[in-house]
Amino acid sequence: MSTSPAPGAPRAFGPETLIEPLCGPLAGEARVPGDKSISHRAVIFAAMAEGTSRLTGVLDSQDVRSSIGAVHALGAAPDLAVQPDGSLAGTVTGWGAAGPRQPAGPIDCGNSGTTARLLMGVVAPWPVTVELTGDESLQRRPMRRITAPLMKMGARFEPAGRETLPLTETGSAALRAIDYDAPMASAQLKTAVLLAGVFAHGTTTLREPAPSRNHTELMLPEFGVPTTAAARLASVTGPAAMTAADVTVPGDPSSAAFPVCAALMRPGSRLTVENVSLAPARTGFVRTLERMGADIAVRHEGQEGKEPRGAIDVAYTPVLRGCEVPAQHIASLVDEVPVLALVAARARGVTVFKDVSELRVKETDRLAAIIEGLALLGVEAWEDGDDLCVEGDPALEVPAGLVFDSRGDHRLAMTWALVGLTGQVPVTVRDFGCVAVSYPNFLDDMERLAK
Ligand SMILES: O=C(O)C1=C[C@@H](OP(=O)(O)O)[C@@H](O)[C@H](O)C1
Ligand SMILES: C=C(OP(=O)(O)O)C(=O)O
Repeated sequence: MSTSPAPGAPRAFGPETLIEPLCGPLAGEARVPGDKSISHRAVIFAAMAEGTSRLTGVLDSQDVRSSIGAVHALGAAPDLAVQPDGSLAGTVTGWGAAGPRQPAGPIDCGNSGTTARLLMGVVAPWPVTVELTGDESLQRRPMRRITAPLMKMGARFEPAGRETLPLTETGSAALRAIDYDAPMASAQLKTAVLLAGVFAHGTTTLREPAPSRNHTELMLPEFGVPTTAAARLASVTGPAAMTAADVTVPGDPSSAAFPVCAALMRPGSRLTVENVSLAPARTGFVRTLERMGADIAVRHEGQEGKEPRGAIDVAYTPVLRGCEVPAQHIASLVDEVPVLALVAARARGVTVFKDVSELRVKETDRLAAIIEGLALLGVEAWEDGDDLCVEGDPALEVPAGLVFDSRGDHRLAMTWALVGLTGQVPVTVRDFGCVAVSYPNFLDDMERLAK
């Protein structure tokens, strides 16, 4: 693989990191790194395609490097280099009609659920046997949601009955198309089934209980695969040929949520986050903050491929009010629930996130972790069935000397860091280095925005 070795030399962090208050309010223009979901798809779709794709703005993070390493092991030729702005750009030459090669050993997906689950769909239509594994966190995450539909299509997984990684998948050149009702709104599940469906015989259709992110439906046609997409339905007809495409990745709204929420909480702040994906299936956090009374607005500025792109303007808002986030909207903000819960902790009244059961099976049990972290702050938060309730306190004072445990989860590490960055006293975050999974330069970027 010709991918430049180290991500733009991000800061190294020890077991405990002291996060000091920012030296002033957040102001000016911010840029966040490339979207993680779109980066994974760009790399993986390019690897599946015939010919050489050109990719720019790709996120350079541990998770995306897991996808790059995986497609290389499967026979694609990625040639991506770190750019002056810290992104990855270059080419990926795919295996195309020849299919992936038999890898020499197990493929380690690291901490990345998206890598592992999308790869299962990639491998399914080809006569190869691939062992997929990951770090301790990924080995705890449920995989049956992916293996069940792929087995219906004709792929095999061993050991039989095992629901977690490591798993060995054997694909089938005679994959069957399926019509599938997904039990949960998951773009990883939807994408795995659609990617298998590209090479299955017939029309593969997936229905979901609520709309999940639709980057796959938007990007597959760019790679020459006609895709039907509606609010809760997507389908592809195979076998289809995938051909190389050029992809420019816009900024990641899930990373943007951190400076946005920091600006809301830090008095005097006024900030614009430029060039982020404004896909409606990703910007549920903006709509939720609007409903809480936040001074926030989005500006649409065009498209990157089929992805809507633009800016988010936000200013410090002294009084926020709690709200109810309906279950149907959770998929559109699923990775932002931790940081939204922190904002809710300062709002007047109770905020209820309906049916957030999916949070229990992310990098850690984020539901339990949010409640544990808010309790340190003296904020009452509790589970009510699968709902998360947070009783806000607009007069919240952060006690000195708090130590938050990230549990090795990048979204939690950044959420608890905001307590220190936007407050009056430092906080300690354990295992802060896991931010490298999605946003390696998070702390430097936040410090740069403080004026
Ligand atoms: O498809 C994707 O790129 C992702 C989908 C979501 O997971 P689920 O599909 O499990 O909801 C999200 O939490 C994850 O960060 C990325
Ligand atoms: C859940 C996440 O990613 P993944 O499922 O790819 O590990 C995330 O980035 O918050």
